[in-house]
Amino acid sequence: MDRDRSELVRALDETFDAFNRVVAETPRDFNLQEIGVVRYVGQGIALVEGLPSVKSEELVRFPGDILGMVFNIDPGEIGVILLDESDRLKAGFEVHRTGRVLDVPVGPALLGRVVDAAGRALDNRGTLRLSMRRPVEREVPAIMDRDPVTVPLQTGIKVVDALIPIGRGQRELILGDRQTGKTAIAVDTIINQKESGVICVYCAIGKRNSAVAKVIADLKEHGAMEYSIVVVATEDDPPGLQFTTPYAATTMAEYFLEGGRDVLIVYDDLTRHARAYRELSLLLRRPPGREAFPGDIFYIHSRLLERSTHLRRELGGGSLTALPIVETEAQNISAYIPTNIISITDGQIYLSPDLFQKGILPAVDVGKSVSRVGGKTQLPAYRAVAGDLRLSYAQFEELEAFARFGTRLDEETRKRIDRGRRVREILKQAQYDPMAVPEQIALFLAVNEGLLDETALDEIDREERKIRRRVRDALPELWVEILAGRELTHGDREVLIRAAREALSPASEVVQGANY
Ligand SMILES: Nc1ncnc2c1ncn2[C@@H]1O[C@H](COP(=O)(O)OP(=O)(O)OP(=O)(O)O)[C@@H](O)[C@H]1O
Repeated sequence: MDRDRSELVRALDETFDAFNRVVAETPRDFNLQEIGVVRYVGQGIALVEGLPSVKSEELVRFPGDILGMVFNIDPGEIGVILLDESDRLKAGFEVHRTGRVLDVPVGPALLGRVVDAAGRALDNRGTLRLSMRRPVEREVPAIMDRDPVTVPLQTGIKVVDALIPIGRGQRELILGDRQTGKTAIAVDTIINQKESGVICVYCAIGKRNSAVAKVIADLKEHGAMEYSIVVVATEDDPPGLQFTTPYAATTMAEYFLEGGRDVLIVYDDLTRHARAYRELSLLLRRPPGREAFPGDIFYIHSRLLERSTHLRRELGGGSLTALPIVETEAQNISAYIPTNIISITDGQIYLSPDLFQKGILPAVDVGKSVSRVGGKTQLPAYRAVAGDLRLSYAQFEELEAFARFGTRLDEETRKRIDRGRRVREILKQAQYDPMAVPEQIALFLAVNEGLLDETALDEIDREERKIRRRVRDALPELWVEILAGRELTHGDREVLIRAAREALSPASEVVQGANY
């Protein structure tokens, strides 16, 4: 009896050992060998059956190396968004799990390159050889890891730097109707970073091929490509790729942020991003909400923009500044997507089609634009000059509107309107002509001192160039000190005003004419 029992125990032990051996030798991710079947293929999506252990946001592979990302997990059916063209995909095809989430290559080799959301080169300069990969969706830095925004990000655009200043680590929305100069503001800001050491990422989402090609050509022409990465999903790309592109671009930017660098990222534009997400959600039958957008549309943008920050010094002190772009329809800034993004960002630059038509370029509507954190970051010398410009400019706009009714104006009011018109003229700026801070300071000082009061409005541009040239050539030391953040002394102001006055005097024209 005892013998029978011990044999039974030994047999059981052996069976148990054998079982353990099988478990130990089986690959851990044996579930990855699950094979699913495509049931339906739609515009940019596929419905799949038979991957019981698949996880949300996991990458799945279809025949022909087509990749998809798991989006919906319903009992008996999985909704997948496709990251490649779906023409070759048919119902009945097999689907395999990959066990990983979407990731992108990161590293300095991306600088100067044009890539897509999967890190594939689009610029005929050969494949990218990057060994490091990071997931596209990442957690945002914790509150305790962030420092206040203290350093300015100079755009080189007078109206922005003076009235709506942006700080490094801030999120400033650029919004306006179509063709109002939104991309131009972003591209000029990138061009202005040539000497600032800020790395730039331009992320095109759902734009026309020709528009993206123009941005790339502009960046190349102005020597900005060397410190920039262009990440592209055009309107011809599947909506899944358009949706993932801004997250991928942010991951590429974060590599430099974590290395302690200052980075600028432009999302051009988030309206098209929202539309791509709506398309995917409707196709996958997620319940539609306001304007047919799914309920989590706010979350997809907030989790993107929350990744912009100024990291605390112990973490390298880098910063990621975001300039998301949003297109409005018929100047309606209270539509669903614009209001959502306005509430996530730290301010907005609103571009008005009316100003654009009047030729006031950049067409920034100062009254509807705001920067909630950038004001504190302005360089001291700049703040001393541009400090009350915003208020006086707003007062001028009101007075001017009032004067249009043919009201008789007293001398004081007439002067203020005349001065305001000159300030507006000074704030106009051509594209691709970013201006250094000392030049901007000298111009604002000149107009505040009334040096341009006698100049006809259509000659201000010419006079402005003279002042800029003078400051650049004659005051190299003060130039460097202003950029280093020194406050303007009374003496410095006098020096700048004298330089402007000399530049404008007829005598200087003869000298300058001889020199240039
Ligand atoms: N400061 C400027 N001076 C002169 N022209 C400008 C200026 N800013 C923009 N433009 C011109 O205005 C046009 C529209 O500019 P841009 O493409 O930047 O607008 P957008 O709002 O981004 O357009 P879209 O709606 O197509 O995205 C372009 O032809 C551009 O060259």
